[in-house]
Amino acid sequence: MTSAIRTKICGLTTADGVAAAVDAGAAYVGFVFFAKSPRNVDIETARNLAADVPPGVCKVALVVNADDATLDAITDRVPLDMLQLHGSETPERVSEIKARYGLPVMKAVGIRNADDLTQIDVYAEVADQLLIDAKAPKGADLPGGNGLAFDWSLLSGRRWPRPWMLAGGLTPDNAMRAANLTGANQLDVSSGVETAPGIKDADKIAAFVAALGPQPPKLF
Ligand SMILES: O=C(O)c1ccccc1N[C@@H]1O[C@H](COP(=O)(O)O)[C@@H](O)[C@H]1O
Repeated sequence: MTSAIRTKICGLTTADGVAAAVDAGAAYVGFVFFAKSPRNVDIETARNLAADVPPGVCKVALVVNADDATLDAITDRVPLDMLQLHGSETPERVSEIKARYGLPVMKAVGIRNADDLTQIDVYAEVADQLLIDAKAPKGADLPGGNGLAFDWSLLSGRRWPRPWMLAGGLTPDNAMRAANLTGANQLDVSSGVETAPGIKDADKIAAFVAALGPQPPKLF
């Protein structure tokens, strides 16, 4: 039985959403900087939201194939604890971003079938943390945040030399089963705690975190 599972509530866009995540006991809060996303926030909004996050909760900026100018603008204005790279960033680009910004980097790896698992090993060489998510359907607008799960049994019994988080289609109802099946001790959720794309629900956030038991101390 998995216990002591950290949660990340991603795609927060309002002060109420941030408060709900913090009050529930989330270990991470995520802000999405991706124009096509219904959860996209501009830099000033993210700066204000981040200011409300107490110490001890990790503030994550999610970006998709962002260039240096974009990352410079975000990191200059928003107080952050981690960068989440959710595009097709190469291992070299991950290393470059780590060196340039001095922040821990979490790289998302999309999984559809067993062949995709090799990418986890590749990125474990360079990223501080991994986010193992469902691979988006071909032609999807968003590379994540689609509410889709993958076959969790693919991860069963696997271990990697880096901390990692499970994501993709998680909800208050399936979170504990997903953790038990995969061995994940960190879970990331976005659409599973919403009433509509981009609209977070405080009760669903509380239910998601509560489903996993007390939150352990933060890692980053
Ligand atoms: O949430 C988004 O809009 C998003 C946009 C672009 C890349 C990633 C995005 N979200 C991430 O995807 C995972 C899974 O989302 P879901 O729970 O299945 O909706 C989420 O945890 C975010 O980190």
